[in-house]
Amino acid sequence: MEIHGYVDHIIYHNMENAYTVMSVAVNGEQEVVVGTFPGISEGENLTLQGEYVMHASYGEQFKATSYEVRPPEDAVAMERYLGSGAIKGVGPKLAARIVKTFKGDTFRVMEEDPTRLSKIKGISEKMALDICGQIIEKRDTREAMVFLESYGIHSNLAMKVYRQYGSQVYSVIANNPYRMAEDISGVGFKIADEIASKVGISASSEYRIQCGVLYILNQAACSGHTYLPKELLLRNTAQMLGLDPQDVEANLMNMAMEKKIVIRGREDPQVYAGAFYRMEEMTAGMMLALNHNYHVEDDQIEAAIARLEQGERMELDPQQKEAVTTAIRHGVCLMTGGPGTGKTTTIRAMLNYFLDQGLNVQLAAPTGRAAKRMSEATGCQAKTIHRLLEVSGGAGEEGESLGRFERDQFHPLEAEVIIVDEMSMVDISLMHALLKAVADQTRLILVGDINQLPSVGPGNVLRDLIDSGAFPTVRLDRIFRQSEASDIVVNAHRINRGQTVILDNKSKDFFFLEREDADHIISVTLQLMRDKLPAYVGADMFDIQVLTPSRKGLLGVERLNEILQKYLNPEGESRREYRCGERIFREGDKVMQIKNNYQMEWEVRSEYGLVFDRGTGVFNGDMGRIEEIDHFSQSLTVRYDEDRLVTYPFKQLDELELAYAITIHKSQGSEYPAVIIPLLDGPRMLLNRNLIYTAVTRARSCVTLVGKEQIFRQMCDNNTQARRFSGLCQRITEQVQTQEKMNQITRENA
Ligand SMILES: Nc1ncnc2c1ncn2[C@@H]1O[C@H](COP(=O)(O)OP(=O)(O)OP(=O)(O)O)[C@@H](O)[C@H]1O
Repeated sequence: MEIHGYVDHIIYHNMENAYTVMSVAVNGEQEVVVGTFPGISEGENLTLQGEYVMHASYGEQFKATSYEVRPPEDAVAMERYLGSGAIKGVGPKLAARIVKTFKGDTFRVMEEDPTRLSKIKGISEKMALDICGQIIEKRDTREAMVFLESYGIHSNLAMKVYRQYGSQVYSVIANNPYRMAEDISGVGFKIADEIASKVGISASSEYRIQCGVLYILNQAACSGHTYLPKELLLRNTAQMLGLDPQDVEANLMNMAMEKKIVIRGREDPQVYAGAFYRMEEMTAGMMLALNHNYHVEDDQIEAAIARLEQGERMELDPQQKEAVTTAIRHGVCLMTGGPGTGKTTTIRAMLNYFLDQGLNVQLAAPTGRAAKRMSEATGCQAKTIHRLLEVSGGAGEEGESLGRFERDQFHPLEAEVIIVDEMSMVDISLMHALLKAVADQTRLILVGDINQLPSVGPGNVLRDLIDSGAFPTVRLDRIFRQSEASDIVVNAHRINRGQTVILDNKSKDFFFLEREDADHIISVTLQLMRDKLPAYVGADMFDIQVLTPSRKGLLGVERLNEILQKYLNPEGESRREYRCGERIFREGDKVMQIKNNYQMEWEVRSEYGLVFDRGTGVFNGDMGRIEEIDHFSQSLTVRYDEDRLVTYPFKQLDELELAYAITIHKSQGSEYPAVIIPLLDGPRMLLNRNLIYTAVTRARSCVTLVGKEQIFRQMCDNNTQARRFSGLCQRITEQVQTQEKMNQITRENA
């Protein structure tokens, strides 16, 4: 059916997909209309096709399937549209004067006759031209938006596309929509390809193939690879495009010539997206350049270690001494070890040595939580790597999705020693950015556990650095914390070594509760969170963390969070809430920021509400609780660690997620007083030793596994780690060999 009316007010508008809920005046009655309305403004005059439906919570509403916008016809609608803020410089009063003067002819005059418009009191000629320009621009934009919408490109993205190409948008879509995938973040191969097929571009067009190759490389990067073996790349691309691998291969040379990709090696060629290759090359070069030797006498080191041991009131183990010595004598020192093997103690010893020497030492870790732990353990301030590099927002170079850093080769860090913990989480982009800011002669000490999951981002930096054999490396493998009878540590090492973990529940900190199905697992989880664990570990219910292998499924993050929210932070009169599409955010909810946002402002207030610290930057993985939801200002405030308050406009809530449960991947680098790990079924590739090891080692005081023992056993036995295609180790080896050849030539010529 068809109805006519004008938009009285917009109740909800999703900027990403243009889904809108609005109140429309139809024959003097207010009707709730829902549907997809890109760039809609209040006061607009609509003809809507669709049907009335009954919504369980909101009652009757008109669900629009299509619509047409016409200039507002009646005076009220015109006034409302012009005064809604849609036209800059025109407020409600001016809108009323304009409509009163031109009546039904208002829009024609505004588009075609700025001179007449300027006759109105309060409108200069310049302003009249500006208003006229805006009306035309709005019309053109809307036409472009409707055009893009017809190809499935929605509101925000459509705006980006239109801003990039302006009136060229029609020819880009018609001739090479794949250009958009290169020019505009947010348009990927899939969108471009769908459009291309609608406009009838040939399936074997070179644009399509090249875009497909970059897409597959990009997908590979999302799975952690910096390159793909050529055969695999050809196979995957050909399969996706429905073409022959030879058709794809024919394009690779051109792409390499245009520097879009880099192909390395003859026998089993590696194909990189250009940016990742350059990052690996430079990382290898910069690491090797830092790898100096420093001459310090043995007795000097021994004396220093004796002093450190006195300070720590313990004797350092031979491996720990070796680590300290290595850090003193070399520009680069790598140290790896599992939980409780004395990494932090050794970091402290190194730190104290360098501080005693009067050197400027900086401590850093990849996440806020890891940095906080490092600060607590050392008594010295540790920063996130982003903060250390003084992230300033804006776009990074070479496709780095890191933001821009103030610290780089032109403005390096002033530190003489930099110690980075939790290195397993650092990906190639961050490592590259860090190294650029490390001055020559600065010592770099990198610490981590190579048995943790590798970084979420591409690369396998810590492992590659160690595997290259080019840098002094110390492995700590004596477990100290065992003496404190921590089964978490003992079992983590057993898991790592492939030994059987005893699940007899005689432990004080490692429990297993057998449950066969998802609903029982969830009800036990709830009981543990609400009744048992908080008192047992002396923590707040909201600090107990559920760590689950996957996002989807019966025990995936999404379902778990929905259920845990319902029971742990239920609906209530005292708690305001905001519905955002399918999701509900409620005051008191535990939430997590899911992307790096360098511009987001935070502030810390005193108990009287005075702001005494402020800054910018909220990072992927930061966790907090919703403090306040304010419907009037359409925003929600989250209290993060260190009492940082961050206010999110409702339209920015795609950066937040409920965090009662998070994936094990997301938990890297964090520690919680107690963790609950639900284990049911899942794909074999995902359920491996690495994953369960990482989950177990996140707990400080208590681990509870809930689910099928068989799955736990399978995970411990499954040592097949998904292979990461990362070439850093090879790049280092190549550069070492080249250097050796050069040295040999120099020697021969001398
Ligand atoms: N040489 C040593 N002699 C005796 N105890 C030690 C020694 N080194 C470390 N410890 C003790 O072992 C425990 C674990 O050490 P530490 O916190 O340094 O390990 P870690 O590898 O950083 O552990 P995690 O990764 O779990 O934080 C601490 O209680 C620490 O005091």
